[in-house]
Amino acid sequence: MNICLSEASKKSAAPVSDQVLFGFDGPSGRILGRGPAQQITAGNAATLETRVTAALATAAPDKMIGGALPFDRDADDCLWQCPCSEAPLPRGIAPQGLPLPSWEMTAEPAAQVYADAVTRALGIMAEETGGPDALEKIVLARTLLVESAVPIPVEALMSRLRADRSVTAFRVALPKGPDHPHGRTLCGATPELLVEKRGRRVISHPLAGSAPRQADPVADRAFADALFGSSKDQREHALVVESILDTLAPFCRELSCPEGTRLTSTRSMWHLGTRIEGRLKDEGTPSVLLASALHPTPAVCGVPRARAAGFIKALEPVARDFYAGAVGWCKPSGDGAWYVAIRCAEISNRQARLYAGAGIVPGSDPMAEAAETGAKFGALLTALGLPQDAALQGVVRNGEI
Ligand SMILES: C=C(O[C@H]1C=CC=C(C(=O)O)[C@@H]1O)C(=O)O
Repeated sequence: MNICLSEASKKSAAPVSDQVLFGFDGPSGRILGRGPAQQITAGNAATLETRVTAALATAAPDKMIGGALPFDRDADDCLWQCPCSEAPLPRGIAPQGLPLPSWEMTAEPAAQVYADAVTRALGIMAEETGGPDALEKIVLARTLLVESAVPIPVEALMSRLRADRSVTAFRVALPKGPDHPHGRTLCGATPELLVEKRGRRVISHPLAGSAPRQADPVADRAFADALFGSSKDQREHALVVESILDTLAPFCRELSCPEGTRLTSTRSMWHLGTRIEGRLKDEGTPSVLLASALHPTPAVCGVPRARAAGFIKALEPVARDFYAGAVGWCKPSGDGAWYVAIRCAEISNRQARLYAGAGIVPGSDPMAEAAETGAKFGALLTALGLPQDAALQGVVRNGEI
């Protein structure tokens, strides 16, 4: 569906007054967008350029666009346009409210059901090997639903997530709806830069291939070395880098991976990462449109993209919504940064749904992939004050809720 500019502005929702609409706390500081804000008419990826062009054309110079693109390119995005401030990262003590005092956590699906889905995906790949459009990689995710006795404090969660200086802690306000009368916030600690644009300079830093961090430094190094030496993980990673290079190439006059593939880490995970750098042909290309062109990469979807997305819908029992989408911000000049929305949870009053996925390629071990998703929940579980080992169990409870 294509919509004209006047229609785009006509359908914009009523302004939102003083409220944080989006926030990013990362290695280069803090970006905060707060009301008064206008939600840009929600729509799918096919209509994004028209809507963003209309919004940027009428924007005051101090107003940014920020928010979230959903995993599904046909679903509605959530983008806000509002005054935005840049500042150093706040220091100091976390606000009160965490760890959660009483809670119940349910794995949806259970780890074994997830492992069964991985087995089915591996079966499809084995059957199709060598055929046209054969499935080469798929990223399968699962969720943990946390019910808390008290509202989950987003501000406190953000301050705990940003304690890991290797990630970008983020929050995006999602609109209220009949199913979400309290509104929702997508909140997480992403280690993965989808795309950053400054002037003509463009950077992407895809991650794929993972191992959990270990408390013992010798074991930790051994896990990292094994990850780097794993041909299965290197293959899983290379598919992401190839896809990003192919997508960015038409926008760029120079494009390269100057450092090759390296190990990178957060407090809870090791990853394979490749920094991609380019120079744009057109300095005015908005960062949000680069993000939309790239998204979803094989770090969260698969190869070939459309087939992997179809199998994800069939194999995952819980809709992804904004998990594995993109979150970020874009200035009127087009400069901005967009991150892959992983290591995150959708929070709605007393409920949080945590998401984690793992890339599956021939050679993947279903139970090891279930354990990997368990480790990837670690950042959010730690921040909420919930036990790590619960991620592999069915239902876990602490106190009365
Ligand atoms: C899909 C996720 O991670 C992606 C990013 C880094 C490593 C990944 C992996 O090794 O599977 C995933 O591609 C997630 O954390 O939910």
